[in-house]
This record gives sequence, structure tokens and C-alpha cells, in this order.
Amino acid sequence: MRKIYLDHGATTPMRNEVIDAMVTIYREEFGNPSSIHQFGRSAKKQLEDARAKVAKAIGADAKEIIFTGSGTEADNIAILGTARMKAKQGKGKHIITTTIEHHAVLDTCKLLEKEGFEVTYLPVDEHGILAVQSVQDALRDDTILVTIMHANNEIGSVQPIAEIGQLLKNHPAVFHTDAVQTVGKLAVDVNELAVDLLAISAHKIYGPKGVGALYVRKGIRVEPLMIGGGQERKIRPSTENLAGIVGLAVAIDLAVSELATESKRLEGLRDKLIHELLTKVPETKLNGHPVHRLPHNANISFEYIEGESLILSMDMKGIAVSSGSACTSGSLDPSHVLMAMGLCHQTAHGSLRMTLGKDTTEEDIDYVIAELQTIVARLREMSPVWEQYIKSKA
Ligand SMILES: Cc1ncc(COP(=O)(O)O)c(C=O)c1O
Ligand code: FES
Repeated sequence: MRKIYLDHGATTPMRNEVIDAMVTIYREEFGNPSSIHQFGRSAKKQLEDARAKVAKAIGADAKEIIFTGSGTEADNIAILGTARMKAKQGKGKHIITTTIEHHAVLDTCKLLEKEGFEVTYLPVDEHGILAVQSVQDALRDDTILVTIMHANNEIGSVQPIAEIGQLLKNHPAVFHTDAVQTVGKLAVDVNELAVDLLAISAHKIYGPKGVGALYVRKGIRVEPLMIGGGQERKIRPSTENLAGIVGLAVAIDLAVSELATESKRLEGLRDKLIHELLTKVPETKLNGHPVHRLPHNANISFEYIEGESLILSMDMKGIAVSSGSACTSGSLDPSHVLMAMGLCHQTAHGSLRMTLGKDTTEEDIDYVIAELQTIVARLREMSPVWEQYIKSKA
């Protein structure tokens, strides 16, 4: 059976260049980068070369890159580390974020509320976009941290980070962005975005799982979450995962060098997928912004259908997609992101996220469009709510 993977927002397969570079490290560079003998010095060189590559990819200085164990960990260090440092310095306890952040940010903010911090969760509009003015309105003298994701992992909406960054230049609050979904897909430059902290994850850009990085602007101080040795400027102590770090560096380097052509290609396929589904399948709706969205993300609601039946039916045809609804996330609630945009339960439950990748072809997209039309029609035929809807229209 044909296999089509349209879940690159969840994770990506490692590319061969990454695997080859990692295998070389595993085979030939087992030294501890902290050791002063030649094995250590050689490993240290690999580590610093990787740091320079990651820094270059986002317009940063190598000294501003801290390697972490994941995107989640980078977000956690950024948020907990800033909040605790600022509180210790008596600068305030107010944090601003949005209702549609990834749980790595949202739940970290909730933890800080338990520690006595006050968090403002800003709403987004029906396209999942935050108004810059709402950040301005929420800012207070005691605001110590603003954390807003660059693009949303479910609906693909891209936030006006550069504009918010400009606004915050006149305020002492630290500005963090979760760029896990954008690095390698959109141009990400820490100075253009005017951010102080920025989180990256390797496995979304054809790198290994369990590796991330945090950009920490020169002069910004964060409390570490772990205590131990002096690695990564004591912000993230523990012997570095050198192979993973080199894998991240190779992946980000390739993703950024291919960005312009690949993003354009993906946008073309994404728009074809969206356009054909919205025109060929009745009662469908695009979630997220029609233009300001990730080049590889299509999120569509199919009314009168359960997301999980749709995912399972597509899986039987060899097509892997995801949804933010109850069954896939293991909770009873539909996606907090779709609900935050004002979707009703039913529409949120019938949503599908399709995220394209570098191996996705136009034939794949044609196959998915054709299969989805058949699957949706079959599922609706079996649905009493659809029957009621048809009768109500007659
Ligand atoms: C927006 C966003 N932030 C953070 C993460 C977490 O990254 P990691 O899986 O590397 O911990 C993800 C991945 O699911 C994500 O999409
Ligand atoms: S998608 Fe599973 S209950 Fe709605």
C-alpha cells in the first residue's frame, strides 16, 4: 500500500546527511568535550562548530546558543529561568502569553501561577492571530516576561513577532518566542524579530529527537533548571549529547539553505490541498490564517464528522495525518487552540491537520484529495447528524 506521511508538524524523518554526520560522531568522537586531552579537544571542536552553525542559521552569535534536551526544555528554561531570575531581583511577577501556546509554554506558565506569578493569557482572533495592540494594553511596570510563539503548531498561524519585538524595545520585559515550528520554514533572524530568547527543536527539521537549543541574547540572564557541571554556561549542565547536537546543526544548516525554494514548493502544494478540499468537499472550513500561515500546514474542519474516524480511515489508506481533538491527545477536550479561536466543539472535533514535508509530491496531494473525498462522503452517509443536516436543508 502507498504510504503518505502528512504529519511533519509532529515530527520528521531524519535526513541522510544528518544520520551520516551523527554516525561519524558516534564512531569517531566519543570524547567528552570538557576533557583537556586530544579526544576531548576534538569533541569540543565539533561542539563549537555545531554552535556556530546553529547561531548563523538564526542570525545570532555562537556565544548566545545553549544546547538543550528538546524544544520543551528550551521553552522551560526560557520561561522558568527568566521568571525566577527576575523575581529574585525584585523586578516583578507579571507574565504575558497567549491562549494558543504549545503546552511546553502554557503549562509552564500555569506552574508559575502556582509559584505566585500572575499570567495574562491574551486571546487571538478567528484566524488565530494576536493583535499587537493587545500586548501593548497588557504591559505593566511589573511585566517581566512576554512569551509568544512564532507560529502555531496546530493551525499554522504566524504571529507578528517582529512588531511585538519593536514594541518591547521600550520595555524591560524579556521577550521569548517558541520558534520550534518556524526555524527552517520561515526566515528566522533574532535581531529582525527583536527577541531575547528563542526556542528550537531538531526533530521538526529532519534532525534527531531529544535535542534542542535556546538562543539567549547577550546580557540576558536565566536561572538554570538543573544543577551540575559548568557545561552550556551552567545554564544547562550535563555532558553534551554531541551526536544529537551535530545532527541539529547539520539539519538547521540544510533547512535554512533550502528554505527559499522549499517553502515556495510547499506553499504551492499546501494551497492546492486547501483549495481543492474546500471546493470539492461540502461543509469544510480552513482553520488558521489564509495567508499568514506556515508553508506546510493545512488545518481543515469537516463538519458532521468525528476527527478520529477520519484519521483512522485515512490511516487505512496509508495516509498519516493528525488532529488536535480528543482521541489523539488522550484527553476528553478538543484542541485548546481551536476552542480559543471560537470554534464550537463539533467543528473542533472534525478538524484535521495535514503537515507536508520535503518528500511530499504533487501526486501525494492528488491521492489525498481523492481519498479524502471518498472517506468524508462515506463517514457522513453513516452519520445521523449529517442526515439531519441534509433533511434540514431540503
Ligand atoms: C510549537 C512547539 N513548541 C514546542 C514543542 C516541543 O518540542 P520537543 O518535542 O522538542 O520537546 C513542539 C513540538 O511538538 C512544538 O510544536
Ligand atoms: S475526535 Fe474523538 S471524540 Fe471527537
